[in-house]
Amino acid sequence: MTVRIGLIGAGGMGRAHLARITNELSGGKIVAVADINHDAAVSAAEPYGAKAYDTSDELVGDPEVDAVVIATFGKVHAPDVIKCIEAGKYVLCEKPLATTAEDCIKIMEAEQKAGKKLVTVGFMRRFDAAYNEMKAVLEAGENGQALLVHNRHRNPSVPESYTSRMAIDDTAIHEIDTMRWLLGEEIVKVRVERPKSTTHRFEHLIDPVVVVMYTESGVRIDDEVNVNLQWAYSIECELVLETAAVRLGDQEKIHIRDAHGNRNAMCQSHIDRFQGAFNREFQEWINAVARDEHTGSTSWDGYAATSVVDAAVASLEDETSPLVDVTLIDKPDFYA
Ligand SMILES: NC(=O)C1=CN([C@@H]2O[C@H](COP(=O)(O)OP(=O)(O)OC[C@H]3O[C@@H](n4cnc5c(N)ncnc54)[C@H](O)[C@@H]3O)[C@@H](O)[C@H]2O)C=CC1
Ligand SMILES: O=C1[C@@H](O)[C@H](O)[C@@H](O)[C@H](O)[C@H]1O
Repeated sequence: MTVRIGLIGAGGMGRAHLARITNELSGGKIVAVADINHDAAVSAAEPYGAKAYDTSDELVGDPEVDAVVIATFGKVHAPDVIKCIEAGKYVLCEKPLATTAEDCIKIMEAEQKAGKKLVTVGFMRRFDAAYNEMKAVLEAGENGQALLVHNRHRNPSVPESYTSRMAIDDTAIHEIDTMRWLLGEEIVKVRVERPKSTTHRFEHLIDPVVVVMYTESGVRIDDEVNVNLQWAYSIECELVLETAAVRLGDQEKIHIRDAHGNRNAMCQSHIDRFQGAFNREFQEWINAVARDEHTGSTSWDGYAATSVVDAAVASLEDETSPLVDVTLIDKPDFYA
């Protein structure tokens, strides 16, 4: 079966997903694109011979759309995710699932009412080869328990529209989800520290920040979010076990040794660094939809991550950087 896919949100990420589904993956076909910007919908749809819509209502209601990808701004995800659930269509929603815990709860309620898991959140690092190897070392248990995790999430630059809150809900949310997935437990406390700021930021921005988190069992996680680095898109992670330290390999790039040194090229964007992970994420999703099955992260994962974001933002907004408790509702059996 070919899965007929509709995309809502034809910006940078949405267009990258259209290209991967058409050129790199199998089993999916782009049949419709919707964007509030009419020209964006038309120009994105045209190369694929897909229909262009001005509204998500038209796209979700189209009987020729089997499943939906949402790549609009985070704060408008929730109503469209709920529309897809009510139409009984699988939906892969880019991170964050929603920008408030309340909206995530509404999504979980709609999904439980539908009686079927239909929502996958675009936490693509769960499909990154190196993170999976790291998780396998932890789960093999030969080096004892996890004690600490050190993360660095560095971007070359961000636009003026990027706010200090986005350092948490747009950027650190990747580590928040990846750490929950890697360690298999919830994050219960979080603090955001503000070191000296870089001169390369826009004046309104707090950058870098360091997010410090603790899990239920007491693993301490730190995450340097540093988004005006100038020189690379660089993701680092070191998992400290009792008798080993496991690090992600550097950048998935070749290594060159010559008169200038011993080095590898640096990635410049999320698409560059995580191309393999995005492809695996989307291929698994298309395959699962064809079998009428859910795959990947759930609405609960989206909710839990957004709840950590809420606590982190409360800490960020208080100059004393307090350690804030993460408040979660009881996990519904539906997501067990
Ligand atoms: N997984 C990852 O590493 C990344 C994920 N993202 C996520 O992808 C999503 C999109 O980000 P970008 O493509 O960078 O944004 P963008 O600004 O390039 O594109 C967003 C598009 O959505 C459209 N749009 C906004 N509201 C809409 C609505 N209600 N209905 C229909 N269209 C609407 C806009 O007109 C625009 O064309 C965000 O959730 C972002 O967090 C973005 C970059 C990397
Ligand atoms: O998701 C992403 C962006 O939205 C975000 O703005 C960047 O900071 C992240 O590195 C990227 O992976």
